[in-house]
Amino acid sequence: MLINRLTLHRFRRFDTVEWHPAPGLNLVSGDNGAGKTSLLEALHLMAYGRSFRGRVRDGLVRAGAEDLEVFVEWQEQPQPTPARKRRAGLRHSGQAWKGRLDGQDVQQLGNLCAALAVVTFEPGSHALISGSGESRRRFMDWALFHVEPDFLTLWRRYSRALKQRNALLKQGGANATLDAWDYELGESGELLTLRRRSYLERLQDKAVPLAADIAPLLGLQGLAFQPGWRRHEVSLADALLLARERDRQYGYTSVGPHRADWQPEFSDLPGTQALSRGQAKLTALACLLAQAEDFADQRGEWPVIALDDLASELDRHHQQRVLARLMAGQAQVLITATEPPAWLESRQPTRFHVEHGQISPSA
Ligand SMILES: Nc1ncnc2c1ncn2[C@@H]1O[C@H](COP(=O)(O)OP(=O)(O)OP(=O)(O)O)[C@@H](O)[C@H]1O
Repeated sequence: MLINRLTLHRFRRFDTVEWHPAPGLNLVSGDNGAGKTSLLEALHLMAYGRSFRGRVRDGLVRAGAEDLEVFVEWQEQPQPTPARKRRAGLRHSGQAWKGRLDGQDVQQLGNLCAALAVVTFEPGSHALISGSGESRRRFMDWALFHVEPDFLTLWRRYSRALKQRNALLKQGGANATLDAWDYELGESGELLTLRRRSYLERLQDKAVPLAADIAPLLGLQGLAFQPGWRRHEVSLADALLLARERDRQYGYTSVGPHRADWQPEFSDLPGTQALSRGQAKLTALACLLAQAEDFADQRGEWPVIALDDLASELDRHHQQRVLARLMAGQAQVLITATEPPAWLESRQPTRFHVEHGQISPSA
């Protein structure tokens, strides 16, 4: 995917700003607080329906303004089919999000997010490894939403059944009614789990050599999938039945794919709790880049790769290895930096500078 235009209105410090990134490597420089991260944040918002820096009420809308708008135009280039132009718009006016895709209103923001694929690495990305399981589940599901067209339907089926079962547990519903939802949860949950497991196996085959390339001393050995119940012992339907009385007491479903997780494994470390912050970041980056490479294999085109403040996140050696890896692919890469490192010049990036609420090409 190739972003041709990003326009923001009343987003963070920007009143109106328009950016036309180039294919290949783009480098955005500017002083602290100039708005570099905000550009990547807006793109991430369009691609994920959420910011990586909090909610709307945390200041996405420009101070004094009523709403914000983000527009993106990009080109899909799936090989071997011809390229296709796409455009999306997102507006938040106080209460709710409104989205448009290719000139039509979208009913669910999920449809917008499924159209534009961006892989973002930013200062909070270590949470993928050291944070809660929710971000790791989202990570798996992001890939499946994008590469398997029927995954969204399956995911919605499971979520709906889970909601119904939780409501029944809270209301003290009859066993016969719970049986029906357990059946639905069991069936959709097993299917969901098969997809996640095979995705993680595929990802592991990419992430392990990729980590050895960009961070040889990390010793990443594998990605271990945890399905959310003792799958090697019982089916999901049986696990739900076994947990039913306890679930009634707590008022929620304690087993199933909504509790799934995965963990990276290392040759010389007992687990993720032993990782330094820098190592957690490198592991997250290896997983994210492996995800981008898998997307490229499956879809025949690369997602956009956005790296916020890479220079302050990684030491020079790791930055250089990451860049070498990225340049070997075909992705459009967007990097921000306060002081672009001198060695980056050899990669001949297209340069932009952010200042006074505007972005302009720079020499
Ligand atoms: N709701 C808002 N209204 C007005 N200005 C805002 C709002 N939210 C954030 N800002 C300002 O917008 C800018 C956002 O900066 P951003 O984090 O994108 O900058 P940056 O160039 O990445 O900075 P750094 O190099 O320090 O990370 C800051 O100057 C901040 O004070």
